[in-house]
Amino acid sequence: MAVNENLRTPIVSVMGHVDHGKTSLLDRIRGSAVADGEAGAITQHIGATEVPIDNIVNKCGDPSLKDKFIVPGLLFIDTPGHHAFTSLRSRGGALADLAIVIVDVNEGFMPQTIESLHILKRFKTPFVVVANKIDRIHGWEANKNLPFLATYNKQSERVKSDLDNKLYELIGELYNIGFNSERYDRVNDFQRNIGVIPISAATGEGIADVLMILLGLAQRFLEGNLHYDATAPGTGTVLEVKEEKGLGTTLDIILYDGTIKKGDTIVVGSLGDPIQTKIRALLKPRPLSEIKAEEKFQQVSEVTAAVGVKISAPNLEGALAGSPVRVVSTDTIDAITEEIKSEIADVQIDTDTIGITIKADTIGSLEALVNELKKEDIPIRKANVGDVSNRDIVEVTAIEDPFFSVIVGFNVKILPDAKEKLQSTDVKLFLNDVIYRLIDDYKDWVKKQKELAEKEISDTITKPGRFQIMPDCTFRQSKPAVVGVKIIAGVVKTGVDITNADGEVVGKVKGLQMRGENISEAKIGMEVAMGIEGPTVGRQIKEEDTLFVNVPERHAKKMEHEIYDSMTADELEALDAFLAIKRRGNPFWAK
Ligand SMILES: Nc1nc2c(ncn2[C@@H]2O[C@H](COP(=O)(O)OP(=O)(O)OP(=O)(O)O)[C@@H](O)[C@H]2O)c(=O)[nH]1
Repeated sequence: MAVNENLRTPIVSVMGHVDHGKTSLLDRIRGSAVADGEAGAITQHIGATEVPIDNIVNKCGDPSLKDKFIVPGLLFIDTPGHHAFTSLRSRGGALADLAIVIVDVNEGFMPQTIESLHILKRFKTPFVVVANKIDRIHGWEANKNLPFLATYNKQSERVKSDLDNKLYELIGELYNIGFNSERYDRVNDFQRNIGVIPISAATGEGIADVLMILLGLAQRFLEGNLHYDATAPGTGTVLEVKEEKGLGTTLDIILYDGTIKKGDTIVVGSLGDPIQTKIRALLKPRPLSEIKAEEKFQQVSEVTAAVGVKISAPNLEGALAGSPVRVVSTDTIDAITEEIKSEIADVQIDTDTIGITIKADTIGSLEALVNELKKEDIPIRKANVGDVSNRDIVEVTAIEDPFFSVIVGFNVKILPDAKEKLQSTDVKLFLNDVIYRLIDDYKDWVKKQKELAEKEISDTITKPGRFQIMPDCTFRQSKPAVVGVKIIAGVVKTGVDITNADGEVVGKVKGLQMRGENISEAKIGMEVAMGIEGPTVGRQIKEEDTLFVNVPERHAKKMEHEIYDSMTADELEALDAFLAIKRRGNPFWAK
């Protein structure tokens, strides 16, 4: 076997928590490749680094390996810190063919990394977990650039078991997220088990293993996805929309199929109609050896997938990160423009008539956010890509329902004028770069607002109460009647009307006293003296009678429909008993 000319380079993304070592790993992959000298030198792309197969084979020190591999190398997307990698899309699903999830072996998975794992699962992207910073394990003897097992076998038993324990913790965490995993050298079937590769980006230990396992995954699981047609019109995904000095707005794209040439007409998605424009220049980084040159970039006349390249063209303002970019001809321009339009609209239009407003940095991340919100049954009125703008605030201000006068932004910032505007409105803004934190924050806020609203209602309505006149406790017969009562459920306040067990109003509570002190309300369990305006004891009311607070129908409805969840068990019991009495005569009372 040898490299198959019909297969393109697999695209690999690296994801992980801040400071767990993404940059160091990529530097190590790049740096050691450079140090390997001429054979298969790495190529720097825009937003990506290509490591050719020769280079990887050299690193592993076994030239015979070369015949085993049929992919031309690996293309690492290397703009770390760009959280959206996980959600970048291509026609077939995820843009990245493979992923490395890096985790600090001493710290374990962080929320954002767990979110990345969920997205990888959804897209069925093959990946490895790289357990970084093994050199930090107490007593670790570093062996620069050795493969993992070679360096592991040189460690003391205590260090080995320390590492094994840490790996088991990671494996346990992965299990909880729904992945079976094992240390990579113990995995027999990479389709069923995720390989965990211990490495040190600082010392280079285990790096060769990472490259080999990725190649293995590519060979085994991706062959079908990697077939491409070099003569086809180029198709890619926008990584970033960037202002460049002297060039204006440019697109950094990953081209994953076909060829793209200077002068080609392309279509790219935007918030409005897709942009149709003509490529003024295709740009790649200058090689390191020409670092003294004035310009950062050099022009190329064409590139073929898979490649990272910068496109300079007119009218690119408003292009969307994450959007498709496609080369078109006069025959295909209309159809492809429509396709791109509907691809973007799919994400944006699938919204409800009422709901919250959401923003995200790319189409893919917007889609991920929409998915998670739908799972929680949170309605979305409007979803689009970009920072929170003044216009967003103005639109949301017009929404009357305070629970939906809300903007939730994932991986975006608020523009300065919008920030100013926000201060003078009741619009609630949530920003975060972890989706589930955003959702939790929104849910917590809604809960708190509901509690406040319920409290407001409950302070203004007549709550239910059931009480009994105690025997031998008539202090005054009438005008007002004064009797000793025990509150059985709920609450009785001064001023409320009271009814008998037939629902007939028998009087009004004039005053309440406990141990000689006036009180304004009596709750369950309390025994108090009650002055009742209206009845005479022995006629309308008698000792041992059960009486009720006369809850107005409107209040009863509010309790049943709006604040039921916030009422106590005994209040509910009193309400139910009162409703039962009222509904004896009228089944629709307070319905
Ligand atoms: N001891 C040790 N330190 C490491 C290793 N890998 C990374 N570091 C250190 O950890 C810190 C963070 O590493 P980075 O590579 O910048 O982490 P990152 O994930 O790219 O961080 P962001 O770019 O901020 O997301 C740096 O100080 C590195 O020197 C390792 O294997 N061993």
